[in-house]
This record gives sequence, structure tokens and C-alpha cells, in this order.
Amino acid sequence: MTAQILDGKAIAQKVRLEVREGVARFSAAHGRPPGLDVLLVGEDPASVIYTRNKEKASHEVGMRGRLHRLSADTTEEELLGKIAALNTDPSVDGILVQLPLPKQIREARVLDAVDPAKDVDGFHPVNAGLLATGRPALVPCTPKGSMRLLAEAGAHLAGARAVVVGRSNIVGKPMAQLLLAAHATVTLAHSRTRDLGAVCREADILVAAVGRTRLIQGDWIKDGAIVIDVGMNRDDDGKLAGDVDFDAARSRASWITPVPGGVGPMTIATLLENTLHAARARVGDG
Ligand SMILES: NC(=O)C1=CN([C@@H]2O[C@H](COP(=O)(O)OP(=O)(O)OC[C@H]3O[C@@H](n4cnc5c(N)ncnc54)[C@H](OP(=O)(O)O)[C@@H]3O)[C@@H](O)[C@H]2O)C=CC1
Ligand SMILES: Nc1nc(=O)c2c([nH]1)NC[C@@H]1CN(c3ccc(C(=O)N[C@@H](CCC(=O)O)C(=O)O)cc3)C=[N+]21
Ligand SMILES: [Mg+2]
Repeated sequence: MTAQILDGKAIAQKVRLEVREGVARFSAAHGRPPGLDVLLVGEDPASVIYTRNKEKASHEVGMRGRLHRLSADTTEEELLGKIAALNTDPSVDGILVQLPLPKQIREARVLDAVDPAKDVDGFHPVNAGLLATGRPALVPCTPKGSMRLLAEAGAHLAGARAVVVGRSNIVGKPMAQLLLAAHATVTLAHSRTRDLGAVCREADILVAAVGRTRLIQGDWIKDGAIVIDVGMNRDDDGKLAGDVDFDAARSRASWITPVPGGVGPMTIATLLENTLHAARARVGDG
């Protein structure tokens, strides 16, 4: 079998068009566009590019988008003050604090400070708890975008065996929750998992969210499996690579996401979707 490519770039474009229509309706009804505020602390080059892309993407769908750049030596109190101001500003619907944060700032204190109603990343413990109890409010963008990719591939999730490799709070864990809510039988694997290859070979749906180039080998892929590669790794030659050995996996899977052009673009499109959802919910319209 040669897998079909799950084209995240094209599907993200479709999502953006959907969001753009919703934004136009929201703006007409409420006299203001949905607003997204992104906070970036420090100068990490990749984070600078990502946050600029998020700002640009928000403008392209007609939102008010603002990137706040804070110096690398910003204190925790200063950042918490910024968040408090955005929490009370009625023109702000979505707040995203770009991770990772510099080491003088405790991540948990920052994530806990964002108003859960404006938490478009879905990282606040209230939103994580709602997801875990089957009452999703704002759902993390990368897993939610990955679920959209599975839907576009026509995946039958009920009763399927899904394996998620990686258990971070921002990708692996919420991905497992979403697959479980869709009635898959879910295994959450991680660095202590014994015989990861054997676990992966059971997967009808395989999601890799580790951060290690080609960790997932071709002969770990079950025939006909759908493979979602969340990993974003810089190769020695500077090229982006996923966690899956793409060429080898492609000859066994039914569908596979490329890196780049798979999950990454979906993350940004879903952020816009979440911002529109947050805006609607805040005005009592969704
Ligand atoms: N495309 C996109 O939109 C996004 C891509 N990413 C990318 O996804 C990847 C994962 O990100 P994130 O979740 O933040 O990463 P983390 O570093 O927070 O988590 C990595 C997870 O992988 C597990 N792991 C590490 N080594 C192995 C191994 N050898 N075998 C099995 N499991 C292992 C870890 O296990 P343990 O818990 O035991 O330590 C951990 O659970 C990264 O490449 C990141 O760049 C992230 C966010 C968005
Ligand atoms: N609070 C917070 N929320 C996040 O959602 C968040 C974060 N912090 N910190 C960093 C990670 C990473 N992340 C990506 C988003 C888009 C691409 C993306 O668009 N990737 C493109 C290509 C990128 C390139 O070429 O460099 C692709 O895969 O095709 C990648 C990675 C969001 N993250
Ligand atoms: Mg992490």
C-alpha cells in the first residue's frame, strides 16, 4: 500500500475560510472583530517566527490580532500583570502565551493566570479538566487540528486501536482524551514504554508527538494505519523532519501527514477557530 498524503496545508486553508466567514458574521453582529493577543517573552528565533505567523494569520481572517513582545528578562510578576490586563480588556477574546518561557518564569503560574474563557490554547487546568470529563470548552489546538485531519481522512475511530506516543499536557494527553471521547481504544505511550515497536504495530491510528527524528520506524506501522506525525525536529542539515520515518511508513500506511505541511498548519488554523469560539461564547452566542 502507498499511503495517501493528509495535506494539512490544504485542510488548514479550508478551516481558515470557514473561520473567516464566522469572523465576518461576528463582526457584523457585534460591531467589533474577535481579538487575539499573543504574548512572547524573549527572542527565541523559532518562537519569534511562530508568533508573527499567528498574528498574521489572525489578520488574514479579519480578526484583531496583536503580538506583545516582552524582553527576555521580564519577571513573572510583570508577565502576570500583562495577563491580568488582557483578562479584563473586553476587546480581548483570546490570550496565548508562547511556550517555552524563560527559566525565571514558572510556567504553571502563568498558565493558571489566563482567564479560562480566553484560554485559546486550552492549557488552563480548568479547560484540561473539562476535556477530561467530557465537557470540552477550549481544546488544545494541535490535538484538535489532528482530529480534524483524521476526520478529513474518513477515519473510523469508534472501536479503533489508537496509540499516542508522547504524554505532554499540550499534545499527547489531550490527543488521547479526544480519541477516547471519539470511542477509540487508546494507549498512551512514553519514554518508559517497554517495546514501543510492538505497541505501535497494534495501532490503527498512530499519533507521534515526541520530538525525535525518525523514532517511529517503518516496520512499526500496521498495514493500512493512519499516521499523524506531530513531531517537528530540525535535521542536521537544517531541514524539518517529523518523528516518523516517512518514506518507510508511507509504503504501509493508508494515510500519513507530511512534515512540514501536516499538523503544523492545522495548529495555527485551529487557534483561529478557538479564538472565534471564545469570542462567541463570551458574548453569549455560542
Ligand atoms: N506541529 C505542531 O503544531 C506542534 C509540534 N510540536 C512538536 O511535537 C513534538 C512533541 O512536543 P511536546 O509534546 O511539547 O514535547 P515534550 O518534550 O513535552 O514531550 C515529549 C514526550 O515524548 C516522550 N518521549 C521522549 N522520548 C521518547 C522515546 N524515546 N520513546 C517514547 N516516548 C518518548 C516523553 O516521554 P516522558 O513523558 O516519559 O518524558 C514525553 O511524553 C516536538 O517535536 C514538538 O516540536 C509541539 C507542539 C505543536
Ligand atoms: N502557547 C503555545 N501554543 C502553541 O501552540 C505552541 C507554543 N506555545 N509553542 C511552540 C509550539 C509549536 N507550535 C507550532 C505551530 C505551528 C507550526 C507550523 O506551522 N509548522 C509548519 C512549518 C514551520 C516551519 O517551516 O518552520 C509545518 O509544519 O508545516 C509548528 C509548530 C505551536 N506551539
Ligand atoms: Mg513541551
